[in-house]
Amino acid sequence: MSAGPVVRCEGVTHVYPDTDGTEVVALDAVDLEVAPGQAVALVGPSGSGKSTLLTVLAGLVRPTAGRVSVAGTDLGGLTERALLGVRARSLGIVLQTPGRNLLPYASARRNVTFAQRSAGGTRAERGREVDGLLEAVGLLPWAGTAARHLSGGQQQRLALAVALAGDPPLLLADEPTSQLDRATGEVVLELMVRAREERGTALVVVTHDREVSRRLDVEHTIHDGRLTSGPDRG
Ligand SMILES: Nc1ncnc2c1ncn2[C@@H]1O[C@H](COP(=O)(O)OP(=O)(O)OP(=O)(O)O)[C@@H](O)[C@H]1O
Repeated sequence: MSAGPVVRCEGVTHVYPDTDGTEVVALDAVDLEVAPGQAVALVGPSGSGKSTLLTVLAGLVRPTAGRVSVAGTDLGGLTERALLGVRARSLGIVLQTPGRNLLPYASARRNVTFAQRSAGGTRAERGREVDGLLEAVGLLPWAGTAARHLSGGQQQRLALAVALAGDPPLLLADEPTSQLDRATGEVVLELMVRAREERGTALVVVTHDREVSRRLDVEHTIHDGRLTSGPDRG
């Protein structure tokens, strides 16, 4: 990984065409830098552009204008295949629709095993790491259950275990606690914060939850696609 920022956005603008011929400016000249290991909260009213920014960082949406680089790679101009490579190497992603990142017919354990990136350690050690992640998100009792048979909240937690199994330098999470009760939300938040402390994973977390935001280093607010930054608490 490069020694520079793990995320750099310069003048990122995204305009969605609307069905009636008008346009929606979802992101308006956004500049953002995230340092390795930094934990960033993205907050703002509904429809302000938070999810759009996250999907742009994930390389799932190509911005209309501006530059985005992730882990030192400029995403502009990359082929879909090259973007897949960046996602596989550098990103853990937990979207609002967690099912999108899961293999629906595979068990929870298989989903996490499949996402393990490092080939280090013995098979038994790797198995213990998978079970440790499943336990951390409270899913060990469901290890053998197919992902499609898990509830929305369970799928959200499995998506986090899958995202962290690859030991990515950057975790992107869209409302990761929204479908969870307070106690389970706390477990998920703890897991993200621990990944950051123990593995140096940078976090970019879209959240409405003040408790989540309070635990991260810096809060950026988006209003009508424009980003403003709060003080760094890190
Ligand atoms: N695929 C799309 N096509 C057209 N407009 C879109 C699309 N996705 C989002 N938008 C519009 O772009 C703007 C930003 O949406 P976005 O989902 O990024 O906001 P958000 O801050 O994540 O909202 P929420 O908190 O409700 O999830 C909104 O006006 C939304 O209606």
